[in-house]
Amino acid sequence: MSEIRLFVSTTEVNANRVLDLLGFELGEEDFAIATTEVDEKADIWEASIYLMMEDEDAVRARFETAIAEEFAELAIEREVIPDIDWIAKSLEGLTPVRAGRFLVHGSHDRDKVQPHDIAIEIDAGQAFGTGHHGTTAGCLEVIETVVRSRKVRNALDLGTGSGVLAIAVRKLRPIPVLATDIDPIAVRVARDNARRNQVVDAIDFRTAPGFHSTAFREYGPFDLIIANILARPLIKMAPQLVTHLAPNGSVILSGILASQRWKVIAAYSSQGLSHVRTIWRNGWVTIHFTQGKG
Ligand SMILES: C[S@@+](CC[C@H](N)C(=O)[O-])C[C@H]1O[C@@H](n2cnc3c(N)ncnc32)[C@H](O)[C@@H]1O
Repeated sequence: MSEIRLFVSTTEVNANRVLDLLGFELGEEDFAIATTEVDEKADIWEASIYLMMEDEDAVRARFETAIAEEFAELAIEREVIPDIDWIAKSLEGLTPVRAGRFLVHGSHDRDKVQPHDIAIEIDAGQAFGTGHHGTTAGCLEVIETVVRSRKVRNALDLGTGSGVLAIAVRKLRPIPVLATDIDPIAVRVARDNARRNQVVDAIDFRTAPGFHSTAFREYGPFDLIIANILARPLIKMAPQLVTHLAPNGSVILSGILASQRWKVIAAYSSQGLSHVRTIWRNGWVTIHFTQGKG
């Protein structure tokens, strides 16, 4: 079975934006995603995703969905490529990411950790969340502020992916954390990552779609709820999410494109939450709300 590349040709700025959109849509599943300069003077770049030919129809459809809103005019092209281990290649390129005092790094970069860093070791794999995406980095930044400045006695990480955010909370404070994901593979990966970061005993990882599990009642209500999913499901789950929030609790939401932020703010404001802060990273926003007065 041959490997192929699906790509769009555009400017450098747009290629980076497409990369972000692809990163979000396809997460860190088994696909390498990259931008490449084709012609520096003419500002021609390509944003590509590498996949096996058998996955082409499904991936092409998700590629189209990812860019439909902002780049409907870009045609998705295709190239059959020679045998190269693109996953290994994409791992080689992963550099450590800083967000506040957190340093999220792969096992190959342990020597980059400085004494004042709060290090989180995550290798790119089958679950989203190496810290490279603007939404993960945004959440890490806000988590640090919230956990340091407010009374946080327990936390929920909904849509945990690699477990990076749950691990971050635990590294800041020794409190119980519930981490859930709709995807059982992500839950397994997240548990492995927590073990590697020596916080596995303190985090309960569960497979659950949305709030469909008894675990939420078991552990809740929560002083902190973090959900990096997507704007649409976040808007839909607003009433339910708020019922699991403790008085004066905080909510950190991400996976929201800048253009979608007002709808999310409206949905949560109508549930009685106050908007505290919105931070931007690569076109994505992370929003902090509190119950009661910010
Ligand atoms: C963008 S990733 C975020 C991963 C990680 N929390 C981070 O910030 O990097 C979203 C994760 O949410 C999960 N997810 C999507 N919809 C969900 C739902 N309705 N309930 C639970 N998890 C969900 C996905 O499987 C995925 O692992």
